[in-house]
Amino acid sequence: MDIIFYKYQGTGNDFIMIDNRQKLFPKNNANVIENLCDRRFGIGADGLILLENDEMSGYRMVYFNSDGKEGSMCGNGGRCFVAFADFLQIIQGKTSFDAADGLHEATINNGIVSLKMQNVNEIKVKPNAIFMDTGSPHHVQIVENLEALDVFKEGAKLRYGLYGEKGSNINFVSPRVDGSYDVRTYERGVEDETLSCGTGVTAVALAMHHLGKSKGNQVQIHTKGGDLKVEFDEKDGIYTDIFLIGSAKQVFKGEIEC
Ligand SMILES: N[C@@H](CCC[C@H](N)C(=O)O)C(=O)O
Repeated sequence: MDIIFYKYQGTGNDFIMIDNRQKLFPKNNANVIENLCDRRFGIGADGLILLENDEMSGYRMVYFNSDGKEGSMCGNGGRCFVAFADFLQIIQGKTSFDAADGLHEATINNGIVSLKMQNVNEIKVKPNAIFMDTGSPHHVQIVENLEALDVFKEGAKLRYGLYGEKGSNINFVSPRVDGSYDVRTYERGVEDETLSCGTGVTAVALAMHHLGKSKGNQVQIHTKGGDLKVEFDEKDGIYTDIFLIGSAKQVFKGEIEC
């Protein structure tokens, strides 16, 4: 049996995207997913996303990291999911869909997706870092020479050393003089640096605001794969109306022999 797949990227975070409304994809087989995500023996991607029907919300995003295991929320994947739904013409400019962390609203306009993230009620300030859950767990640490940092080595050390078996995604951030930030992320489940991480970028924006380093209600972030904007409201340390905004593109289409 052949299954049609599409490849999407959101600021360089890349995903195999499959319309699984007919439930034909073998999603319980982690080896299949891991092999499809392999960059030498498969299609190659940071993750695999299924678009499925959902009784309550209409559509559901089922997200797997490249290790083949179902992940928590993926912000860039969510933006690509909306672009895919737009391509399939099953949404008209705006939508809401279910994901691992609950319901998300989103709009798409000229390839730019604005994705509403879950509220963030708890931010833990540690001696050298901040930790929060933006749908996925994120450690945010300010560093001086971000460009020269060995993100793979330092990220893996913190991901396993500080956060135990379950782990966390690890973000390193450096401010620019114009008030924007450069971010590099070690992703749990990919177990490597990716070019961008949407829930990570969201965590960085909120962390910079929480620490008083960023004053306004929007933060510009530069990742290796492109730029993202995060907008939010904040009252008494609770962050609501959080939007992750940036481009999401279809890269190619193919067939998988299953
Ligand atoms: N690339 C994602 C992050 C996905 C979550 C993560 N890898 C995990 O399961 O911990 C994003 O754009 O948010």
